[in-house]
Amino acid sequence: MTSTPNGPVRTNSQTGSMANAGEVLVRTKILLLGLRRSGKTSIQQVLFNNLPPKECFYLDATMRIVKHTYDTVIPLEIWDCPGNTTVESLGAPLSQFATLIFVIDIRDLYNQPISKLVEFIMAAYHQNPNLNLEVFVHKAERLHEDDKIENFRQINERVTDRLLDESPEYEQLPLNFHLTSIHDHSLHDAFSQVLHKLIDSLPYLEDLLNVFCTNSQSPKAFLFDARSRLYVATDASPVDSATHNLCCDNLAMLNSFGALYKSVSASPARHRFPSTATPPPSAASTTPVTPLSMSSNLDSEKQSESTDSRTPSPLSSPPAPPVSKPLSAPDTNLGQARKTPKEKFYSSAATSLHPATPGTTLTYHMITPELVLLALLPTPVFEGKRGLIDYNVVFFREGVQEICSVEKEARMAV
Ligand SMILES: Nc1nc2c(ncn2[C@@H]2O[C@H](COP(=O)(O)OP(=O)(O)OP(=O)(O)O)[C@@H](O)[C@H]2O)c(=O)[nH]1
Repeated sequence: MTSTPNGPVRTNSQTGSMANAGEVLVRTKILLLGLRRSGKTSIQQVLFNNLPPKECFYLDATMRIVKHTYDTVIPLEIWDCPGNTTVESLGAPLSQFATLIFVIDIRDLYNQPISKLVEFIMAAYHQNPNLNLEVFVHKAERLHEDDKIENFRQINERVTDRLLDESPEYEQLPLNFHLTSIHDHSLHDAFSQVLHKLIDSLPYLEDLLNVFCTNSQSPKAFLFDARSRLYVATDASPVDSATHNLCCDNLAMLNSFGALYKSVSASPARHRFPSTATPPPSAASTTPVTPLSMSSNLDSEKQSESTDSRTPSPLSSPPAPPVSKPLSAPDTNLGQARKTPKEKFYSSAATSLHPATPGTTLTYHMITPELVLLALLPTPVFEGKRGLIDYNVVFFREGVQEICSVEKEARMAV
């Protein structure tokens, strides 16, 4: 798929499903393949249906192709295929797909799965050279570290050798291997990387995160899809797995217990301000984002009305949140989108990670109903410059919302 200043252009790898009456939402398709019991359905269910990993044990065998839809920054359609699916029995040309994920059980005998994978890679080479080819070497947690690395290396080597045996032209195909397991964070990390290749607006989201980090003194920030806990973008600093895992766990905790931490200000009576009045000066200060507190909740009716004339155009240049004014005079009324009575309220939370001075705080801000911003902040910055942080979140939110609406618009066909 290519991008234009007006957003993504549809290609073969996307097909439509009915959205509103007369409208078709164009979805990006992902093909999930692998032998029987390799773990395909478990991957789909754990990521997109919140199934606890332990319950995957009871999943039925997949007898026919099941198409799952999922909406995040881009709308996805994931095809969970039975173990005996072949290029011929797939029932759709590979040109329809953006990504092929092939799942191999790390403890299986490799001959059969590798033959099948090679068969699909060769077909993809002819039908859709742009197809992203991803191999999940799955159930990795079952092996000790050394065996895990050795088996991973062997699979990688054998696939490459088999492809070279078929024809040297297959050497140039970019194959990506990931070690995954539903029982740790490796699956989320791997699938996030798969997702990044499908998001055309990724550079704009990354720019917004870079600007947020610079202006908020944040060493690391992620834009997560809240439900699946896949990160759709992060800033330019490298991702270290400890920080990623911490953010994933924090998000899981907030997803599970968030509703328990509603503050007083979440009561419906305090959701709206009189139509002509500005928010009362105390409005923001009544919703302190204290460790493990949730401030405000979601007013879904107002969701679509949250952008205003100040909305920057993120597709041309990312917004640059002003720094000097909030730094010198934090204005807490700017935070949490309390600008006009039309706007909705957004959840936010913060967790102190290690209380020793200077300490680090992990903040959570809802950006759209699907997306949340998780950012690490030095605790003195979080405590001393709340106005600045809130102000920067507002600009970040507006940028992301505009990108999402452009994506959505581009994918709607009448
Ligand atoms: N240890 C371990 N077991 C897993 C993992 N992922 C899946 N499993 C188990 O593997 C078994 C098969 O999982 P499924 O998701 O049904 O596999 P599938 O590929 O969809 O199988 P078919 O529907 O028959 O094609 C289940 O018992 C899962 O609990 C993993 O990461 N680690």
